[in-house]
Amino acid sequence: MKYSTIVVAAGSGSRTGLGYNKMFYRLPSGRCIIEESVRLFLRDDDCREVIIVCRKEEQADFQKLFAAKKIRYVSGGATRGESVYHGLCTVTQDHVLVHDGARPYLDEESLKRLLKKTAETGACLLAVPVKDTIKVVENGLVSATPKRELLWCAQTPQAFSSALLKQCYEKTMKEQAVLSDDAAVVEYCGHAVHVVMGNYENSKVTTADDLH
Ligand SMILES: Nc1ccn([C@@H]2O[C@H](COP(=O)(O)OP(=O)(O)OP(=O)(O)O)[C@@H](O)[C@H]2O)c(=O)n1
Ligand SMILES: C[C@](O)(CO)[C@H](O)COP(=O)(O)O
Repeated sequence: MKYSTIVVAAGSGSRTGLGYNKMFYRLPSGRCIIEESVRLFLRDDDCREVIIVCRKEEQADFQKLFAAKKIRYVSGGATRGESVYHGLCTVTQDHVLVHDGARPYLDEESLKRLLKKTAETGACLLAVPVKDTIKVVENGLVSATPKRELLWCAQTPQAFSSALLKQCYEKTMKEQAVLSDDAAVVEYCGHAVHVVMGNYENSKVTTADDLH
């Protein structure tokens, strides 16, 4: 299956406290977070294009990191969802993967499982089962303890038929629905989204703790 990948990198990384976009943070490998996050997509010939969605003023800094011809740059929006949509408006392939630039530790086996399921279903995401007991808390009081067996942590990449994801984004934007991932956009529109086992190491770099 040929596909496009959108890598969203237009945030500011404010919760890391770095004072600059965490995409440029250097990992022990000596490479920046964004370089690691796009690594598998650059290697996979079925990935026909990597669309890095970034802030206009940072585009030149991203360009300094990459020589690959299949990378294109698109300007980001005010929210993650807007940034994804900007990328979606430019995809050339029938299937699209959306990946957080802030997830540098995606592994090849998870990606292979995701691609297989995408070809079969047209809508799926990587996720891992929750390990802790989760409490719903309202005004400092526990209002529910959901069955842990039903709870999974959503990761990226999340993969879809490109036309389906674009159409769902257009509906949710029109209805001003606030949704935190791409799967939720498709779920909101009443479509089935399949879950593929991810890897606990594919976590998102969000706060200063995650940098270590
Ligand atoms: N307007 C935005 C906001 C976020 N993102 C991207 O979405 C991913 C997940 O977002 P998050 O981890 O929250 O990153 P930031 O928004 O950069 O972090 P913070 O909220 O701490 O500022 C990141 O790769 C980020 O660059 C984006 O492309 N456009
Ligand atoms: C898409 C995501 O990474 C799935 O876990 C997550 O929802 C992004 O959330 P953020 O608040 O934009 O970091």
